[in-house]
Amino acid sequence: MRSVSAVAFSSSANLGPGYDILALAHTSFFDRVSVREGSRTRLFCTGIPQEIESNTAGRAVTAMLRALDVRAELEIHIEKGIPYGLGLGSSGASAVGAVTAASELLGLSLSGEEIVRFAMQGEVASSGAAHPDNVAAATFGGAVAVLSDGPVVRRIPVHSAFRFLLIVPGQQREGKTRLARSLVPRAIETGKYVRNSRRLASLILGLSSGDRELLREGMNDEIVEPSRSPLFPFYWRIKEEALALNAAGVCVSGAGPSILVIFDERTDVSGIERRATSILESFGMSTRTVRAVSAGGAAIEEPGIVS
Ligand SMILES: Nc1ncnc2c1ncn2[C@@H]1O[C@H](COP(=O)(O)OP(=O)(O)O)[C@@H](O)[C@H]1O
Ligand SMILES: N[C@@H](CCOP(=O)(O)O)C(=O)O
Repeated sequence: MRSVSAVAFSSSANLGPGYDILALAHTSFFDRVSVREGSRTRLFCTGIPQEIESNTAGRAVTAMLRALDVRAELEIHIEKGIPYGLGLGSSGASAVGAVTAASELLGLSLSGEEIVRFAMQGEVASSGAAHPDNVAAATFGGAVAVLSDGPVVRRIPVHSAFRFLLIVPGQQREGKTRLARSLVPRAIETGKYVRNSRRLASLILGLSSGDRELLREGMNDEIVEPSRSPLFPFYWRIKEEALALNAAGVCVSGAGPSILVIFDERTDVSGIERRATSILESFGMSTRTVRAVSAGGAAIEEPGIVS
């Protein structure tokens, strides 16, 4: 029986002011999802929900089958390489891997934007909202902007000077993205809107041109990150110290608690790793730090034959 596997990488959404718009796929971690036809649709995975509708991969694939009126029963095997509940786009990556593999298995030839359209439905299982940013990055690779609900997705070139450091605290909280989204203000002052929009422009220009001053200014957000501060009280201190050690930019990774640091050759990366570890220790948390580069989009692995 034919089995198709796809890999999809971790990602950091928002990048500061780009809530539900921007995300960046990185090589820190990846999921592998294998799909084959079976007698009924079911999931094989550990640590995450196995019910189809409660799992982002199951939900995304059933949304795809329903929308395209495809009658197929699929067995979906998820190998979780991306730790979940940490702001690393883990829920989105499984959904993208599953839709990518199912599309290949069934010969559907979905475009990247179609994969995003179905994979984002999976996010309802993890956070209650079909936010498109992580799944867009995991599908297309690199940095992306989601430009409309269609969805319309475009890649943002990332200058070769930049690398990424993920600071991952040992703090997993069930349902954290759902909770974090409930803290986002429903209305904002015009002044904040203008300042955040300017930063968004700075960020995109800085990321693509290699202008670290634009990037540094652009990775600040005075709307979403502050509203979520109680969930990651260590963030502001780590950000301040990382910038003092010449990080090119620092932001919360997705809905946190992980932190994304963008660095270049002027940055004292080892110093940042040491300081972050010691700050998190003072909050009673262990830390993992991972250095990464921009990742490619979801990809099919060589098709395998399984009995
Ligand atoms: N395929 C999946 N991969 C990861 N988490 C999943 C998956 N399906 C459902 N979940 C649930 O989603 C939640 C993690 O998603 P979320 O809080 O958005 O964090 P993140 O996507 O940053 O890892 C957990 O409650 C987890 O059980
Ligand atoms: N834009 C979303 C991104 C959530 O990312 P995750 O990796 O934390 O699931 C948000 O900020 O809610």
